[in-house]
Amino acid sequence: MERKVKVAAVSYLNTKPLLYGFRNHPVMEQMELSVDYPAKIAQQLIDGEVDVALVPVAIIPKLNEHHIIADYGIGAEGPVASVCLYSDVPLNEIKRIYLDYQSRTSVALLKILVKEHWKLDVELVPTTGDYEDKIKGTDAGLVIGDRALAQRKVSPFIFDLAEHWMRFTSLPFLFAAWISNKQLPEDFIQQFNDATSIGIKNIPAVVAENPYDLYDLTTYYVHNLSYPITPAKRQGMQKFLSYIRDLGI
Ligand SMILES: C=C(O[C@@H]1C=C(C(=O)O)C=C[C@H]1O)C(=O)O
Repeated sequence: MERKVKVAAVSYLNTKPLLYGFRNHPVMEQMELSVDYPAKIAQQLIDGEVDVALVPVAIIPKLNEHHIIADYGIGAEGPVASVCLYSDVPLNEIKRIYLDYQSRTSVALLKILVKEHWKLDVELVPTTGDYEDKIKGTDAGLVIGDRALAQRKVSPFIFDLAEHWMRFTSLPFLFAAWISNKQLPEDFIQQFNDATSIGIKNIPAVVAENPYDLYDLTTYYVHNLSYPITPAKRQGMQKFLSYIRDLGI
């Protein structure tokens, strides 16, 4: 490509390992990088404002063309810790659930679990800005990312969506992947994949440069999140996308 490839990434702690290797990497000469929350960068990729983004996989059906260009994304093979339903009361006492405006995948995942797995009769309420202070009594909230790690200190009941997806389907889950909305040159893709893999192989270095008090980041990066896009995660993603289709989400 003549111009630089526009790349957008998630601005949360979960993405630090995927971005670590871009600093000083030769691929940076061919691209420019911006960060924002997942729903925002999803819209940028749909609107063609960027060429590649670490987007929620739930928006794949909204893209005319999509290519997963890297072997790493944001996934989990058990509890993910940062995508949870937070509540003051047990699951069957919840009356209303506030949905995170920053999310696309987790909102769809919550809808699937509510309907097919937990079989709850609840009101689902979209949000547009801060809503965490509304999580009280029988009003629960889905929260993702760094705000979800903080909410772990607040809410007595925490239902981890990746853990419940695994109980429901016996498959791991893929939240987000590096997806392009057009064909990109093979040499760019190879260099990009190399850059995004470096932090995954150097987690102690990533942790060292991101001091954080509310949750142990080594646990988060090593035991909660799972970055390689394995065949089982692709299978989980296909199952997830088929629920989205069948339920009309
Ligand atoms: C594990 C997470 O995965 C994410 C959840 C996303 C979503 O719900 O759309 C998108 C990207 C990831 O940031 C998280 O945000 O905590």
